[in-house]
Formats: sequence, C-alpha cells, structure tokens
Amino acid sequence: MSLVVSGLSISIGGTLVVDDISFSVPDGQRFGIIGESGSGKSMTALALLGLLPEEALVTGSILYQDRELVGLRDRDFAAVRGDQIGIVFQEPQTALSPLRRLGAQMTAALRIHYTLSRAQAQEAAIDLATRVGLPNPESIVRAYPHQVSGGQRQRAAIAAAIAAGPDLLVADEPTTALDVTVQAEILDLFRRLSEEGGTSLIFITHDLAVLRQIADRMIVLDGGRVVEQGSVTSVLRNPQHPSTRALVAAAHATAWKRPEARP
Ligand SMILES: Nc1ncnc2c1ncn2[C@@H]1O[C@H](COP(=O)(O)OP(=O)(O)OP(=O)(O)O)[C@@H](O)[C@H]1O
Repeated sequence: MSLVVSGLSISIGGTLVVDDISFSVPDGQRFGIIGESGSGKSMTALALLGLLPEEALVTGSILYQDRELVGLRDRDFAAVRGDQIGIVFQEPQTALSPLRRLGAQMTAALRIHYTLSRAQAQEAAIDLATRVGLPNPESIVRAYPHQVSGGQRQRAAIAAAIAAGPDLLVADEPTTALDVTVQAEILDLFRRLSEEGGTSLIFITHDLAVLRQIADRMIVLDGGRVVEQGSVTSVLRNPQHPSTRALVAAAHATAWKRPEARP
C-alpha cells in the first residue's frame, strides 16, 4: 500500500478545515479527491506534500511507503517531495519560473540528486520532453514558458514532477485552466504515465466529468469531511450524499458540451 491516510485533521487559526479523513491509495492506483470549493481538497494535498501554511495544525497519520509524514521536519519533507512524491498544480505558472528555460526546469529535481554535465542535463531534458509528448523536444527544451502554449506548459510542469521518478503524483486541478481538448490530452498523459511507470496518482478536482476519465476510486469531501467513497463508477451510478448528487448533476449539465466527458 503506497499511501495510508488515517484520521487526518488540519486546523488553521482554530478552524477545522480537514476533519478526520481517512483513505488509502495502493501502488499504481489512480485515486480521485473531489468536492466543491472550500471542501478541503487542496489542504489535504498540501498536507501530503508538507506544504501547509506554517500556522496549520495537523493531527492523525499519513503513512507513505510505511514512513510517517505527519510531523516530518521540513528538510526531510523536501527530500520526499520531487524524489518520491511529485506535484502538479493547476497553474503551470506556479511551478515554472518565467525566467528559466523549460529544459532546466524539467530537470531541476534530477539535478538536486545527481551531478549532471551540461550534455547529460540536455539529454535528460529531451528525454523528459519526449515522454510527456512535447513537440520538437530538442528545440522546446530551450524555450521559455511564455513561448509555448498553456497545454505545453502543463506538460513541462508534469515533466518536472516526474523527473526524479516519484512513485506518487499529486495533481491539484491540473486541467482546470485548460480548454476541453487540451484537458483531454493532459488526462491521457496522466493515464499513460501511471500505466507505463506504475505511478500512483492522486487527482484533485471539483469536476466529476473529468474525474471519471482518470480515476478508479474516489472520496468526496464536504466541509472537510469524507462524505462518500468508492469506485468512481459506483459513486456516479448511485450517489448517496447530497453534495455528491450535486457534483453528478453538474457533470451531467456540462456533458452535452463535451461528448468525450459524458458521465
Ligand atoms: N491559509 C489559510 N488560512 C486559513 N484558512 C484557509 C487557508 N487556506 C484555505 N483555508 C480554508 O480552508 C478550507 C479548505 O480550503 P481548500 O483550499 O482545501 O479547499 P478546496 O476544496 O481545495 O477548494 P478550491 O477548489 O476552491 O481550491 C476553506 O474553508 C478555506 O477558506
């Protein structure tokens, strides 16, 4: 079992934003966390990555490959991030500096762990660009973020997240800022990466139509609590909680606009 979260609670400034949630993600599984805005999805993701605001109080347990992450020192968490757990955010701009070439950014995590010559770094960047389906890898690694499209920036951010070969990728609304066609391509990429590399994926979204394209199992968060869990197919077929029903209705309402995303 790659990740086991038990009784995780997070409070910030005395407010409980994540309330006693538990879930587990076996090796290689694609797992969805869904909920309306403010339900605690991002706080859960940030807790897995040791990136919560300093004033956050965390209790419970996050076991990753049998190692307890709650209470880990910043320095140790930094080693886990990138190396064992990769992160992809909604806005590739958050992950990518506008001032550095894509190739250097894609290989940043690698260069923390290995001393690479210029030629080796270049080769690794081209290899990563190829793996994430960037066009003309040899030239795109020399481009700056503003010189490529939003979808290509997200591919580069994904390349940076997988560079050091993490066993788990956490993706927080990674397709929300993209148009529907590009969104579908990025979902394909996540699926391919997890199938080829056996990487587990935690995919966070408010959109059930997106989630059904990528995840096998899921939890639904509402007010910081898990209100429903199970396989994506069964939750879609038979939603129990009112907030899950609202998510299903929203997914149906947008489905006519995007036939490939029909729930
Ligand atoms: N830095 C912070 N300090 C205090 N409260 C915060 C902070 N960041 C988020 N919160 C609160 O924590 C709760 C959970 O927020 P979180 O960002 O996890 O929700 P979310 O489900 O990811 O929403 P969204 O889809 O809008 O990103 C919200 O009520 C939010 O207002």
